[in-house]
Amino acid sequence: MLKCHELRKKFGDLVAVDGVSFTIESGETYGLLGPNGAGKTTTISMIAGILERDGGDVLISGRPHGTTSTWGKKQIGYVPQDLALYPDLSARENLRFFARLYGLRRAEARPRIDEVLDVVGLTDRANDPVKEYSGGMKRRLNIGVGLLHRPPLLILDEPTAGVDPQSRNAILESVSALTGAGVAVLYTTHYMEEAERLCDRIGIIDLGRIRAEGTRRELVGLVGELDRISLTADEGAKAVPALEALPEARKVSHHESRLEVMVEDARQSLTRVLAAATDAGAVVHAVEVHEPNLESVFLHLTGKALRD
Ligand SMILES: Nc1ncnc2c1ncn2[C@@H]1O[C@H](COP(=O)(O)OP(=O)(O)OP(=O)(O)O)[C@@H](O)[C@H]1O
Repeated sequence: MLKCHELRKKFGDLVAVDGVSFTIESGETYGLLGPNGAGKTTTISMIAGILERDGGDVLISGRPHGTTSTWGKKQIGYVPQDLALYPDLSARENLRFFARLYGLRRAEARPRIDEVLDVVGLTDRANDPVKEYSGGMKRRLNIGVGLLHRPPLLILDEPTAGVDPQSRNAILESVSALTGAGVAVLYTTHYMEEAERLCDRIGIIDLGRIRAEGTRRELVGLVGELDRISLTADEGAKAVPALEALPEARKVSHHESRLEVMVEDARQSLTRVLAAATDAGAVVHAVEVHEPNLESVFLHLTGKALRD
């Protein structure tokens, strides 16, 4: 659906984007995860065709796209961090305005506006003036504007930065529903948990370059960290040999009532680990799974924390 290759952008002497390449398929959510100033907004502005690039290519469904490509812009719903909404108008009236701007016919716009309000969860408040909205609700309306023309590619620039938890959840759910319906989503964030929850693949970006890319599991695999299954159990010592015999167990430790098994994929191994422990005579009271997160990957790759 989207392919970008070796994107580059300089501002004066500052290299903001230094050869960024990735692809996104229909129905896939790709997350660009990186700290402030990493080059996320610059990258997506070039993809959206609102910023001239110094180098590289953007292909949408195989067709080249740039700042002058009107066809390409129709394929994209770009939701910047701030979009000018009319505070005295309601959500519905704002959407009507943008629908006209996008050239939607009145008969086409009316049902589409209802659909969009539903997707972003604002149907109940559709007729209230936007000045009475929370920051999160305004952000959801921004996303609604980006969806009006049914773009197959949606680009969201930190849509949850600074929004309340309820709106944040609503935004994440809308994105999941959209990808379920086949929309390709490019999502930038510096919230690691969000990238982990939402994105099929993640590109870790720092200083204008993608440092690593993959699924959460692939990224975590890069730094060689393992998942840990912790069992609280009586008679745990009895289970140690059985657990050590499991092919997936990389390391087993036992201390007082705590049994710990290091594995590559805790979700896959959990039932076998539990069965092996109980069959060997351990009485398990509690189970905890710890999966290493992207924060550790980021730290490993860049030597710094995602949020300073
Ligand atoms: N118009 C501009 N003129 C000069 N420098 C710019 C301009 N836009 C961005 N930059 C610089 O380019 C670098 C990348 O910025 P960019 O906004 O793409 O980062 P980001 O990852 O989106 O950060 P944030 O999370 O803060 O939005 C930063 O050093 C920024 O200061």
